[in-house]
Amino acid sequence: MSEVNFEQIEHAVKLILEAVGEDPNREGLIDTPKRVAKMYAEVFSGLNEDPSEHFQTIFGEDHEELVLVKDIPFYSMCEHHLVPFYGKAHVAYIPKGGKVTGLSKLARAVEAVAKRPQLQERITSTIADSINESLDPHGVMVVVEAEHMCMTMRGIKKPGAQTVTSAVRGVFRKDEASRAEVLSLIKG
Ligand SMILES: Nc1nc2c(ncn2[C@@H]2O[C@H](COP(=O)(O)OP(=O)(O)OP(=O)(O)O)[C@@H](O)[C@H]2O)c(=O)[nH]1
Ligand SMILES: [Zn+2]
Repeated sequence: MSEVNFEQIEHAVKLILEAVGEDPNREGLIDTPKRVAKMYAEVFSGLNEDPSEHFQTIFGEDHEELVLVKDIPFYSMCEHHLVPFYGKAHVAYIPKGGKVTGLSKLARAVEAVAKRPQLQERITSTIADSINESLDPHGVMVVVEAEHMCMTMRGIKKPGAQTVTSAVRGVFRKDEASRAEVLSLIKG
């Protein structure tokens, strides 16, 4: 299960509260370090998870056409500021040799990769590589759209700005029509 050091987080949160001029012993804050430790254990639980473990579920289905699970919501934490970024992941692949996985497993892999200190680009490519290595498909295409709180509540302050990243493997690299098909299905 969790390999998070709760005590260490609690201590650190107390220090941060003191450092910003708060009294960590006042009533409203007394349990905050504990709550934050519990929250970090949850939002970083993907650190103990290999996304590929979800692709052990394989059906020997003879379908060598596109499979797309779109609009998978995710929440992650930007590794630069430790504030959330969140949005939707769209995961497409073309199975080969009967290696068709469970649809929920694609969303489970997104969760495993998102629940870590992250970069949007790394979420995108890690999901694509994990599917590519586990299922050896004809191709994989992953598109991620997200809003970064570090660009909205602080810094440049541009709420609504969306970052879109994609990672393509296999046939999608060469075949523009296949990429266009996925993009039009995502939009539709
Ligand atoms: N490429 C990439 N950059 C990200 C991601 N999340 C946050 N960033 C950026 O990381 C950069 C960190 O820049 P720094 O100059 O080191 O930090 P900063 O002074 O807080 O930067 P500002 O946000 O511009 O105020 C910022 O430009 C963020 O927008 C991400 O998922 N991918
Ligand atoms: Zn950031």
